[in-house]
Amino acid sequence: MTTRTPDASVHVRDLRKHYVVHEKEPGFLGSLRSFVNRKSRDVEAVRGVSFDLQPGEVVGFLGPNGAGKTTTLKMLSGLLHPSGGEARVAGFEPRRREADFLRRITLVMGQKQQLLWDLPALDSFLVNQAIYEISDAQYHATMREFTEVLGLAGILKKQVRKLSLGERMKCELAAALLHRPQVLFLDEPTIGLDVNMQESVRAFIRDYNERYGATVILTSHYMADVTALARRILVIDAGQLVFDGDLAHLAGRGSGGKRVRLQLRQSVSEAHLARYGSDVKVDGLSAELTVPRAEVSARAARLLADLDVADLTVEDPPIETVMAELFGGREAERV
Ligand SMILES: Nc1ncnc2c1ncn2[C@@H]1O[C@H](COP(=O)(O)OP(=O)(O)OP(=O)(O)O)[C@@H](O)[C@H]1O
Repeated sequence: MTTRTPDASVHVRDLRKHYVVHEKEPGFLGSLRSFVNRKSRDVEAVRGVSFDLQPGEVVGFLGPNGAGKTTTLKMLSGLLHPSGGEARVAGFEPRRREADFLRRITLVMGQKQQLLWDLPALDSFLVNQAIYEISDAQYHATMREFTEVLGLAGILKKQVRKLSLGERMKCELAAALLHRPQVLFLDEPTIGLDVNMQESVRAFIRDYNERYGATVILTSHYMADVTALARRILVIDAGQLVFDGDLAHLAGRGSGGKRVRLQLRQSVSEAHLARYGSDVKVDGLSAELTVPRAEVSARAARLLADLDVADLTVEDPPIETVMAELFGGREAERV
């Protein structure tokens, strides 16, 4: 049963963050020079971002390297003070880091760990139980649920440093969600995990969202995470929001056309199919090619007339391709 929370909303208005970066020339002389003549420059990491999330929404937060995703999530969880603008998360101002706010949110960073390295994960869970003042009844109920959904049995009593990356990440997630937060900031929660582990982390996030009606902002460079979990996508580039809308709409934004898949009755060479479109791939009697968006019907009609086609389907290009187009190819595989 889903427990809807009264306010798991997120409101962001014109949020900004600039960092002052001190520059130092290399070497000993460089250190001395920068000691007497310190040079610095401003990095505008987030430049006026605004959006609203309804309670229970799961949103994919995408953008190339250095776009400002982590900086935004850190501001929303109160780890960084904004240079300008406003944020309200679950009814609180994040920068104040009030105890009631911290009880309602969590920030999971796939690259960082909160579990105590030399102790079993169970010990870290007990520390979190004390920090968040979780009652014994809720602790045991949540542990039962997480153990089942994440398959934690058998790994909770092992020293964290002896766990595999995937096992550790499952424990990290369990520790971060033990207090049943209502707003989840998940920054690359599946990074480095194999496909099966990614799938079980995804299933866990989906289950948690459905069970508790939690709001989730997710960054990932595995598009499968985003397409499996989020319907709404925010795209940030160079600190500014460049897209806020439906995943399906984003998929349709690519200028590169649609992907036509063919099931043939007679084999055809790639060279021959190249007359009908670009980026042709042939594998036995299966083939696919990209055709210009405006000419899909005409090209499909020609393919059906000219070739012995058993089946023809038209799809939007993979989201990775759209991202590569949106960002001009730079860091496309990371988004
Ligand atoms: N502590 C810091 N001091 C100075 N500059 C920083 C700091 N943290 C981030 N930046 C800069 O701010 C910009 C945004 O960085 P941020 O980490 O938010 O991007 P990101 O979208 O999360 O990137 P990635 O996908 O690589 O994690 C980058 O130019 C980065 O170099």
